[in-house]
Amino acid sequence: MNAREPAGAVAEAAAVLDEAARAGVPCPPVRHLLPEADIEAAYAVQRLNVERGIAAGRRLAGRKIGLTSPAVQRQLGVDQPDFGALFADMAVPEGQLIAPGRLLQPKIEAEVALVLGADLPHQDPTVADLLRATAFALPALEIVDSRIADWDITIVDTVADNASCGLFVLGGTPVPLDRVDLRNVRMTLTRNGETVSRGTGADCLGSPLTAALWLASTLVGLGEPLRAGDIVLTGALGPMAVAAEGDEFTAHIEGLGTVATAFAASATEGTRA
Ligand SMILES: C=C/C=C(\O)C(=O)O
Repeated sequence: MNAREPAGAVAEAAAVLDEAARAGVPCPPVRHLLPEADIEAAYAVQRLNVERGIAAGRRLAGRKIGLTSPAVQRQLGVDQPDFGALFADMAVPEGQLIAPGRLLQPKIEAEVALVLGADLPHQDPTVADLLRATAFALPALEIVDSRIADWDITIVDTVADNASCGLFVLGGTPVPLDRVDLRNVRMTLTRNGETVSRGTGADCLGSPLTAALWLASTLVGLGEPLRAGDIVLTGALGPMAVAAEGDEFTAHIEGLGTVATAFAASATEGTRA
């Protein structure tokens, strides 16, 4: 454990991550700045940078859940989910290229997004509460990114680093939850036409609904419940795939449809012809 008082260590870790994001230069792991394996301290770091974003005028649009798939948990050597904040400026519309310099070390995951039509203030929300509160589901791509060099992360690093969230892309056709069995959906993700990831709804903590319930209940415990209008990225359905300049990705999730994105081959971001 670090000799500094925890509040100082939290502020220092938050400043290091914020500077890495601003400068576009990855930083060393922040776990060495925090008490060992202290996930609460890591969430305190995340909160400081979320508050910094809100103070700078960014709009909170929802939350992401991470580390839900056994494949991703194995990739990162962890055994529990986590969450991070989604800001509106992290949403990339379909058809808009992602400029190369916008992210540091992007990887991509296919997920189910839920968009809430009502608040979820219950301490122990049930599936019925969640189904009633969800306006619709969408297929989604989360482009994860790490401000920490070479993705050298533990759970403490990724939690502190806003659950390694980068950008996200939502499909454009909303599907009500009485039309799709989220536990049994099958997902395929292609990169430049080749399959790079597969999974099912059950691979996301048993079901994307189970993951969303974990988040809803965790946030109620923190006094920041999910609200009507929030987007919830429920977590990867399969392993994440590395993304590079010029790559095009399409995810198909049975019952939800398709969502696609592409990384520009040059330093220009724009709309595809
Ligand atoms: C490091 C990020 C992991 C996720 O976003 C995920 O598992 O969904």
